[in-house]
Amino acid sequence: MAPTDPSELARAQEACAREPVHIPGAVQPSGCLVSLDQRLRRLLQASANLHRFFGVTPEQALASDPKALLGRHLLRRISASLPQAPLQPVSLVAGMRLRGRNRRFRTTAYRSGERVVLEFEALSGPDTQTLFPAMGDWLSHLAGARTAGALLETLVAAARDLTGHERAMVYQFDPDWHGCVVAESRCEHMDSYLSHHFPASDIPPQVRQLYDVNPVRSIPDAPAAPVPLVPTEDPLDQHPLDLSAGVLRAVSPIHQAYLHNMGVKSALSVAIRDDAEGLWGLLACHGQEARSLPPTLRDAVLALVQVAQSRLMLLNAQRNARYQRRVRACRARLVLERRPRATRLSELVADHGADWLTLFRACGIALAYRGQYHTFGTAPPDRTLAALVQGLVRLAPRDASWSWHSPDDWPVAAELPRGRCCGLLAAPVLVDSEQPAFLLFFRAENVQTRLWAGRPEALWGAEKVAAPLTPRHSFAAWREEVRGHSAPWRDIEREAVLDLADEVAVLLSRKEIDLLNAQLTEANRRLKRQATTDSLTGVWNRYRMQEQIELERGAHERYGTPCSLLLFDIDHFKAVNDQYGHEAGDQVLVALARAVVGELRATDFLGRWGGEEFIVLATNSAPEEAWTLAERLRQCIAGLRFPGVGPVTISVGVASLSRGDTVDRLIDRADRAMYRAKQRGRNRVEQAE
Ligand SMILES: Nc1nc2c(ncn2[C@@H]2O[C@H](COP(=O)(O)OP(=O)(O)OP(=O)(O)O)[C@@H](O)[C@H]2O)c(=O)[nH]1
Repeated sequence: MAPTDPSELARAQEACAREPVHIPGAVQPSGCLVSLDQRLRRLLQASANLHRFFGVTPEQALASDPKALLGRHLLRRISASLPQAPLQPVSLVAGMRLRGRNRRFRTTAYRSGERVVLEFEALSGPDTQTLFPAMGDWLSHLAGARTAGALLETLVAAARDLTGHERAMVYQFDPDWHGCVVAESRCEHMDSYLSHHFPASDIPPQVRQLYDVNPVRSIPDAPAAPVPLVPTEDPLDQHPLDLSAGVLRAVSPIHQAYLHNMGVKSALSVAIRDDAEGLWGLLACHGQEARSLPPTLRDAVLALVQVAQSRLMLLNAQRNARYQRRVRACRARLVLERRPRATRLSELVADHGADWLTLFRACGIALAYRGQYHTFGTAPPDRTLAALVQGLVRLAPRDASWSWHSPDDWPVAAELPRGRCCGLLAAPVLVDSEQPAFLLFFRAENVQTRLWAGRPEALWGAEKVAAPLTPRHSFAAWREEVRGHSAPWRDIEREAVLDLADEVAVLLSRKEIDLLNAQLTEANRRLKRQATTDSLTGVWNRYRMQEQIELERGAHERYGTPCSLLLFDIDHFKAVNDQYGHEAGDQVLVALARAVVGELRATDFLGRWGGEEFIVLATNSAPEEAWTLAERLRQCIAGLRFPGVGPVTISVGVASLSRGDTVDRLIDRADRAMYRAKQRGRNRVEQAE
């Protein structure tokens, strides 16, 4: 029975993840191994197959001086070139004379704990005269690949060509460490794994970590029995020997069974790395027969992968640069096309929504600002958006974007309409710390049919969990419908949304500032009007009138422009107030001012000088013209009937500017003329002397 109980399955997976693959206590038979103390003075362990390579048994070797087995010269070279850091291998070619024959070995040396480990592989293999030209061709093909797809196709073809394996494939890891086969080259008679997914448990974490230490894993003969170390444990400290950095590490039983179930007898895997992200994927070559893989060939495949991975990163960087250009263009359009004063958020989202949807491969947008939700495309209803924003305020960082590609990952998303808005990318719009705003992008559900290379739940085949290290048997394709996920958000999209949100924040701030400015301008206008206008009659106040008289005096001084001033006062106004009340008196003042304004030219100005006293500033008016105007005004007022009060008269004093005049002197002359008019019976005009 396969373990269908999730907890059993988890236990089994955990046990597999703990398998100590780095300390197998054995090597593959394709080479031999010895371990020495740090000073290379004593041999401590040797692989049981030592005799096949060096013509001495492990027991004989361990009982003798290392110099006798390895030679003084090699030991000196190892001592000189070995890095101090642990698990950093160095490769040397060692020539030795054994049983009267010259033998050449690839020696891989590294420090492992307190020990120095030396691994030996016989140097034979491809004629470099054929290998190098083939390599040259493949390298130039790789360097010329224009797309990631073409590059990986070339890599698998090159790997198969050089190694002779029946299948070469590249798997790319997804964020959950499941591997998806993205490129494959195979013999016709082999089933294709292209687009198949291999569950993450096929390459457990401790195996993935080994690729950080050593990017190449070569298994020339998977079914071959491992060769134990003699003695099994270190004789001095009883520690198992960590073989992570070497090339001969024995294949773990679970991996042997796995390869067997897959019909693979020889394998070569090379890590494909991303500078920023670490392990990106693997190149995996599989052979149906055991196949010796000479070190030179292994090096050649590693070189191909290294060139391919650099090219892959370059192509990715170019793709990212193209995306960033699109983001910049989008931001520029936002800035250029938006006249800040006309910015309404609903318009903003409507105008740019289509652009943004394409940029983020999204189905909907919402701009959440001050409790309002401006949406475009397929976005959730306001109620859901409000809950979402509340959750974001509590949980999301204020200086980074926030995303998920499945609502199951986040409880706040529980209300999201599945299917339609499955993925969310949210960025804070930093305008107002009191009222958080967000720019939200939604992605629709991406229903995928995944082809698994074997059903992932049945990882452990037909075995009981009591034997959890047994690998799965099934590599037959199994279809899984993956629901409840959107396409994942790329890192560059997560960054781009922050840039866009910044631009929106600038626009919103500008809008806020414009609003404040408009309010400020209006307030200023009101203040200015209050500062220059008489609040009762609406005509100029004394301050404004004084200012204007001063201006006219200046013009008169400079150009000799004539200017006259009419100062008038309502006759017996006290009696009006007393008889009809102050309120009625006010209405007389208002009506009188309106009547006077109606009689004036556009170049004449009326101002209230104080109480029931007014001034008319008659610009461009010589004394006679001013007199005429004054008389007309007097008659006009005298002819009026003020509601509830009846007729009212005014007494007017007229004075004209003369050279060297001051404002005070001019007004004083007008005042005295008006006083004379009062004295001479009121309701009359007097000209100043
Ligand atoms: N209703 C009202 N009355 C005002 C206002 N400003 C001044 N007055 C009144 O105007 C009157 C002016 O009175 P007086 O200076 O004695 O002069 P008068 O009664 O007009 O007499 P003559 O100027 O000599 O013709 C006072 O009763 C003031 O209270 C105002 O804004 N509204």
